[in-house]
Amino acid sequence: MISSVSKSTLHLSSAQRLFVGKSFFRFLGGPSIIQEPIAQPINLENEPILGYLKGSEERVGLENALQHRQSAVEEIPIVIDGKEYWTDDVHYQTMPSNHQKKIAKFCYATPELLQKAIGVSLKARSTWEKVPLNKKVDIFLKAGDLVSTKYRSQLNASTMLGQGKTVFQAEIDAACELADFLRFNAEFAQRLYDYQPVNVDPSIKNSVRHRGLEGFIAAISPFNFTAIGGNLAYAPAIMGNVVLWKPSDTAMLSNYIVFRLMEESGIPPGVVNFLPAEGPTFGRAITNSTHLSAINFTGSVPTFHWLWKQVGENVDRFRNLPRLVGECGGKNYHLVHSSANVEHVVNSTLRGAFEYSGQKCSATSRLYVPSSLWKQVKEGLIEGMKQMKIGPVTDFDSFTSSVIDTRAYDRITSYIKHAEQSPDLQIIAGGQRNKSVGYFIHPTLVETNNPRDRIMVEEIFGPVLTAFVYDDSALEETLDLIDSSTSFALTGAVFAEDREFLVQAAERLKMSCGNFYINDKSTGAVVGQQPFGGGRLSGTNDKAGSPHYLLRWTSPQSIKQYFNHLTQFKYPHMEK
Ligand SMILES: NC(=O)c1ccc[n+]([C@@H]2O[C@H](COP(=O)([O-])OP(=O)(O)OC[C@H]3O[C@@H](n4cnc5c(N)ncnc54)[C@H](O)[C@@H]3O)[C@@H](O)[C@H]2O)c1
Ligand SMILES: N[C@@H](CCC=O)C(=O)O
Repeated sequence: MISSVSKSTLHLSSAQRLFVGKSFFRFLGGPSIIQEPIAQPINLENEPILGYLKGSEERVGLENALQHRQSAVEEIPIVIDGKEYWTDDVHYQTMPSNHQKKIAKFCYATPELLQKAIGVSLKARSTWEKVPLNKKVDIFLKAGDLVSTKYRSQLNASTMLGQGKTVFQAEIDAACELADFLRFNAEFAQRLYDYQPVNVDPSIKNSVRHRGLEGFIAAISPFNFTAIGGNLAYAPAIMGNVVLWKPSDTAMLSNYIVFRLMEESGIPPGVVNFLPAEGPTFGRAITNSTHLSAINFTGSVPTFHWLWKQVGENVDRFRNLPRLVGECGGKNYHLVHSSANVEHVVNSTLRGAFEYSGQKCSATSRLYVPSSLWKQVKEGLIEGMKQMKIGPVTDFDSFTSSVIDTRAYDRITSYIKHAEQSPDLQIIAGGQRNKSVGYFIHPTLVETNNPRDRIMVEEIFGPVLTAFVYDDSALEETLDLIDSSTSFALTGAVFAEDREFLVQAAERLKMSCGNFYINDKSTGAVVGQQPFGGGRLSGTNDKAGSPHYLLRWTSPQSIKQYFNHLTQFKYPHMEK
């Protein structure tokens, strides 16, 4: 204490010293009124990826869960304030690899139920906001452990069957990334308090506390990552917010398991409400409410633009200006330099473009190869694609499976048809598709001589990779092309052994993506290691998986506590 007084005295300005010297203050001192949270040490490690080798404990557990989930249709209610509701607007989640097979039954919330959820969440807010951070941290750490133990097989099985992920893809998402989000967010929330404002004088105690936003947050999640659903709904909750969570119809079962698991971990009723709903009905309900404090969205650009416009139209009615956080699509690239290791390029590109059938926002979709390497790269890709098994997710040898639904199937095949018909495009491998049983589209490699064809510009969100072969001497133009030919800026990768080129590319491609990879594929960001998000049309780049993300869910309050009494109002230079 003494040392802090003398230290701060050293920093007094001359005016402040004058005040102190002439005793205009009567020093009172005293403890701080605002209690700072008590941080607990968290041993932060990413959840290990399990191997699922034949006969392993995790494989047996997962096989049982897969069997169980295929033999029953889970009935999923709307949950508001811990109470279950059903409506007549009934829907089913089916398996993308066998679309006649139902795995879950759910119903859409009506506008009245959505109103009820808003009212309930606002009531829950007043108590949840007061729960000390260390209690919230306990809940999140318990949840992380439930994900990695008791519910691991259930989460993986529901993500595999419902969202069409192979075992490895389900494991890195529904088990590892979800557990990581929960545990890392607990630590990040504590670390926000590491920053406290300076105290220049013992008569003043300055501090900042993190309050939840006033009102409710709407979390709207996509189908393709179970972990993203969990993060969109629960990252705001750890900061003291209440949430209306609208899951995607095609990720219903896995998202419901997340919701129930969070309840079991100790999230009180009403803090997060589980609201399957028709998109625009939900969108209108939240944007018509005075109490909307933020939208936490991940999904396509058109949906985010629609929500943004709705907020704009209603801007006069909000009590607080809603924060709009949206992570959207990508048109991600691999740029290969003539010095690159070809085998590494080929294997990285096969994974980046075709794992999970290209249904990652980060999927490699544009490939730029110098003419000197094209023959080798092309042959490597074709050979790899021949070896890829495309089948049901229950076959552990499948490299990838079907795409999510008929809408996705039609959109993706429209690009393949375009490639079949355009004189500028040539299908080098793949292109086969069939939706009679499941929505199967084979990984497809296209070559183009027009780097600005729409296949190189628009998000396809499917297993279609287009390559443009550039002249080795046209490196400068190629760098410009990559940066300027699409409106997206999510992820991108450069492959080279030439360090000088890498330095040049890192500078020239600085704004072309939010996640930049050097000699690694464009997919596979890990929580806490590569905070995720992009710019331009790809989103608001709030970097999920980092402490920055949590700043979007707090309304910080600055507090100045003054320990003295003024004994007069005049300034020192005034004589009387
Ligand atoms: N940048 C990222 O971090 C990231 C991560 C995952 C997915 N994505 C993107 O998500 C997209 C794929 O996901 P999707 O097909 O589920 O996206 P989508 O936009 O179709 O749907 C996203 C969510 O919005 C809901 N929705 C649709 N219309 C709505 C409306 N009018 N009002 C409110 N909600 C509405 C949907 O029901 C769903 O829950 C791709 O574009 C992909 O790139 C981005
Ligand atoms: N974070 C994931 C992508 C999420 C979008 O779908 C990755 O980096 O591959």
